[in-house]
Amino acid sequence: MAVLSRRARPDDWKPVGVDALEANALKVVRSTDNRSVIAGPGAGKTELLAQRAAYLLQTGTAPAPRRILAISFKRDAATNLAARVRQRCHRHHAGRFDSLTFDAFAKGLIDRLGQALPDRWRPRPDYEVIFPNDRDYREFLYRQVGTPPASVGTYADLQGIAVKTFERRDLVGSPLPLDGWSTPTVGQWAADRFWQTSLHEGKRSVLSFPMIGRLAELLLRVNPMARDALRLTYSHLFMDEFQDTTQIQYDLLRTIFFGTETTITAVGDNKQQIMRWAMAMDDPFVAFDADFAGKRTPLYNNYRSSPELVRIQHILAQAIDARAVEPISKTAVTIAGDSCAIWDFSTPEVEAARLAAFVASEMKTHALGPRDFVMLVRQKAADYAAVLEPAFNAAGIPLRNEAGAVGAVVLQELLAEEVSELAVVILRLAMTKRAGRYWTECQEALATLHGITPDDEAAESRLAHELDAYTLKLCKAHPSPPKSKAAARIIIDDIMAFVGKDRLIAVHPAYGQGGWLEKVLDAAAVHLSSCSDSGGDWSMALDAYEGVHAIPLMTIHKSKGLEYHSVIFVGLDDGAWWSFANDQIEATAGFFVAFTRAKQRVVFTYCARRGARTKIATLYSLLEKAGVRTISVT
Ligand SMILES: Nc1ncnc2c1ncn2[C@@H]1O[C@H](COP(=O)(O)OP(=O)(O)OP(=O)(O)O)[C@@H](O)[C@H]1O
Repeated sequence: MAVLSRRARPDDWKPVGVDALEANALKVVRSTDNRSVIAGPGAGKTELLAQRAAYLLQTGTAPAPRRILAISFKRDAATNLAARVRQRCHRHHAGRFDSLTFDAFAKGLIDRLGQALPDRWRPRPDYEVIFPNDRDYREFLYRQVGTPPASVGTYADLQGIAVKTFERRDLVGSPLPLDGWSTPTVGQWAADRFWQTSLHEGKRSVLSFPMIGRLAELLLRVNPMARDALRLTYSHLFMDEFQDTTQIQYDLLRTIFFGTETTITAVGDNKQQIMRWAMAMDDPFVAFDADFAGKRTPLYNNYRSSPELVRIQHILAQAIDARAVEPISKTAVTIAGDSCAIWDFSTPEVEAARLAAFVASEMKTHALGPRDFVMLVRQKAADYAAVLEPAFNAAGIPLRNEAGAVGAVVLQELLAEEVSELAVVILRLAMTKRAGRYWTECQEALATLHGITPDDEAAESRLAHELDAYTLKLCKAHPSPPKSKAAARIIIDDIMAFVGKDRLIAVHPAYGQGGWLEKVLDAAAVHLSSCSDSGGDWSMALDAYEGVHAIPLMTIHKSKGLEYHSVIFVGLDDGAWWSFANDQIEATAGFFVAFTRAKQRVVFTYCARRGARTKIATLYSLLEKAGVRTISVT
């Protein structure tokens, strides 16, 4: 892909890496006002952000030294967007693009500036991140909190607080009052007890990400200098998957950017809103348009899926939003047979064997790799993996549960961690043949960590020498992959010593706090040693580490933003969708997300042994309405 290193004039600028953008997308790319882009799956919303970054950086519309801040919801989405910008822009330009998750952004603020919070809200610097659930809140409300003062309420009032809504309503429901609640309700009193216990009463402070978000908002509200520094730093803000924004995140953005010159582009799809359980706002686009005078700009194309899949998608889309407009598919169909079908299996074992044989034959017919497929499940991926894995292994295609835990980290997250990515790319350069392409990646990552600017040629060449010498030494010391976790840890630590932990922490503050770096390094060592088990060479071990030859198995939530040639959704039954009736819209949105990951084919599987299909009859009737056939496989 041609990368523009020089400045382009706005009129001469052309999209990079794609033939063309649809008219509205191009308008947003060049826009100078706040925009809200609501468009369906595969419309190129993330691509639009990457193109807009290229436009702003290459034309100088986002002038140096100001930067662009892009906020995504998932680690891999943030990494993916940054990679798209790096592919399209010279390092000189891409270096001014910060792509972060919301949690990382808020946590970075607290890690850097949290000690400027007033006493009552100030966490200790070594605070720990916690993930409390309903059980923890129940324990707190019913056992730990004590009795409220008479002026606040009675013990019975306290018992009236619903465990399920305590977090979203009371604990983090609204911006934190600087001096505490002056005349608290019983809910606010309990919330304050939770805050004060978490911040001040243990050996270390303990905070959840929603709490960190609220503290970050307070921090910037009471420190105008810190807030103004952010306003000055960022000339442009991008928000991906904006439909999933929580009130906490929205309030933080509003505190920083309301009424400022920073130009905001928010993209998303209301039909893919599947985070309401995690406190997503009902309609953040409406709030955004009102507060920031966002100009709605729809997109009409679908660049991902074949016309037949887009036709079926539209029937599902209308069930979520009757006003949905049918997109125009820009992708040709390349497969024979049904684009979508429901396969009805006699047993899960038959299902596993048939799916493995199907994938193996499809790989041959269409010259596809394992990562062109995804096995999606609604939940409990490990249970499905236990049955599917042996059958896929027998067919010679390893299956990998991306939601599985490696040490204290989820595999999919480990792979998106900077230290894990850096270790892999350095190992590839040092240990494998024809590794030239990894050299630039290593050099760029290290230059960023060393703070070397692209025009400092002397420093770049010094770094290049150091990198060459180090990779030679590493290769000599470890000619074959590690045989144990301890041996893997020695290698990982050696790489960390070369990279410099302090440098890493300076650039990625999350690693300096709460033992996170140690957890990631430990997980990397566990994973590297298990990937070296087969006794193969370094190339095989690193391929296994990255899952290059394995079919990913994941939940719908983890598949957001991703795309595959074929999607196999295992278990379209009441068992998997047991809570369907509780929030039919969100469950249908989940179904929609799963369906829309596919470029060419979607297969749903059903097996009576796992459950009936009465509770989710609406999903089946939508598929029936779209003409999707059910095929019995015994
Ligand atoms: N203008 C374009 N021309 C060709 N291909 C494009 C264009 N825009 C996007 N694509 C491709 O279409 C696919 C979908 O794009 P993208 O992931 O940006 O969509 P999205 O709207 O963010 O989707 P979703 O909401 O489903 O995650 C990607 O493979 C992308 O590279």
